[in-house]
Amino acid sequence: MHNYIEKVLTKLKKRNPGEVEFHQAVEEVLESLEPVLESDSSYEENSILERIIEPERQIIFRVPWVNDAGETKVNRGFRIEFNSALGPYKGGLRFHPSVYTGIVKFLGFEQIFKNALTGRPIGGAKGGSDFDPKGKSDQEIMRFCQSFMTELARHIGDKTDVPAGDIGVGGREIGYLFGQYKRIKNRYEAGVLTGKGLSWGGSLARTEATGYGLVYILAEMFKDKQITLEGKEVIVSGSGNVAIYANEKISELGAKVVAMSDSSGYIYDQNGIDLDLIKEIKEVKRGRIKEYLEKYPEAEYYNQCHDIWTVDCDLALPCATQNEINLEAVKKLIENDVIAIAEGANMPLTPAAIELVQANNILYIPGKAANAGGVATSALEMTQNAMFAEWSFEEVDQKLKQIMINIYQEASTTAAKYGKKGDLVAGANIAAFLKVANAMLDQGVV
Ligand SMILES: NC(=O)C1=CN([C@@H]2O[C@H](COP(=O)(O)OP(=O)(O)OC[C@H]3O[C@@H](n4cnc5c(N)ncnc54)[C@H](OP(=O)(O)O)[C@@H]3O)[C@@H](O)[C@H]2O)C=CC1
Ligand SMILES: O=C(O)CCC(=O)C(=O)O
Repeated sequence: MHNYIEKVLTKLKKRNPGEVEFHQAVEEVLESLEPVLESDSSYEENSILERIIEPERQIIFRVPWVNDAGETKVNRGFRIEFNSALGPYKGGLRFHPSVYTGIVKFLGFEQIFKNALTGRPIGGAKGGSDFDPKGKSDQEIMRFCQSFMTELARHIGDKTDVPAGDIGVGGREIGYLFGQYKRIKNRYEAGVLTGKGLSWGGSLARTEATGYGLVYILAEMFKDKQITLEGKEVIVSGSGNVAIYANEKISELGAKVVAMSDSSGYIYDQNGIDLDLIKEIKEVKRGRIKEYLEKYPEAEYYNQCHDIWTVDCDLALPCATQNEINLEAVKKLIENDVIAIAEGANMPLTPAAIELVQANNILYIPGKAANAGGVATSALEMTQNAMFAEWSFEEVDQKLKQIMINIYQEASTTAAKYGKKGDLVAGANIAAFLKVANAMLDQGVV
């Protein structure tokens, strides 16, 4: 490993003890930058790595709220404004009990590079809370969101920092957050959040964008490799926003999704998953995936969500959470002759899993590239808000598709240029790093 990278990684672990997901995300990016650092010493001379791994601002705050039983609860809120070299901070909010600094920092760090790949002028950030939305009433969710925004409002703005959804934060939560922001600021600032409702500044196709974008980039890679999607059997983990719309688009293109999951378990339906039923269970009833069997008793349910990767498939689309595919899971996928893995989730493969995937020449698209369609469409939503415009579904979808094609091509050509032909991890990391690092050099020591 390049000395400079080694030095920075050692310091990172010392300065951020225990933040293992953050270490993992940084290590993956820095390791692929070796050819860049060797060919241009200005990044080391200007301490770009030290600066890029240090968030510009970290905000941690108390979120008190009252539950339906009248009890006062306290959660912790986070917003990590990581890098604004390319534009205002941009990235989602995650509400999940596992959220702590290490998770928010890994997500914020990834977001810098993903956002750069979209070609849109957006910096990187992430936020959230250890609040668990599961089992909470609408009133409890509203009170929590209002309390969260009461503090967050002072830190965000349409030209400063623009949050959106992630795990546990969808249209309902963005609505409550937006309502409270407007009330505090007495200002209708549509571009302060993305993922809004269509009648109050949202963009058509934002709901679908991450899942559709994942399939668009996969289709572009398949076109390049002359492989057809038609007839392929697919596993999509998760059954939230990304998973549902990845399933929708890949099914539309002729593939068959045979397994999906939630955090309690997974279902297998050899006839292909009935997506309308999944939408009803997850988007309307906010229920559990095993309810699928009430209508399809011949389908199978297993109560270990991570075992979904033992199902025989051609394509694996992890769309749930970080590190959901470990070495054992990848071995199973390889045994079952998987052709390609594309990451809808952020960092769903462990480093050992990635290594084995690459060693076996499995086609692999890392999350920074593969799931960038969501934030890219958020940037399109910001553009529409700034222009007081409303584009049609087809217009937004067309732009999304083109952005995903561009990302694939940029990652592939950059990989080849730096002697890593076919390695989209290196290609995506290097292409994104060059944009951010060069902007940082232009802007001086800030
Ligand atoms: N929404 C977006 O636009 C984008 C999202 N992403 C990433 O995609 C992934 C999914 O996000 P999204 O679909 O928005 O989130 P949702 O909250 O809509 O759905 C998350 C899904 O993943 C499952 N899940 C969550 N945590 C775990 C866990 N620890 N183990 C197993 N399953 C789990 C959930 O199951 P359950 O219901 O049981 O909790 C649910 O089915 C995340 O990694 C997110 O960061 C990336 C880019 C953009
Ligand atoms: O739409 C956005 O701003 C952020 C989406 C997101 O959180 C992500 O890309 O991981």
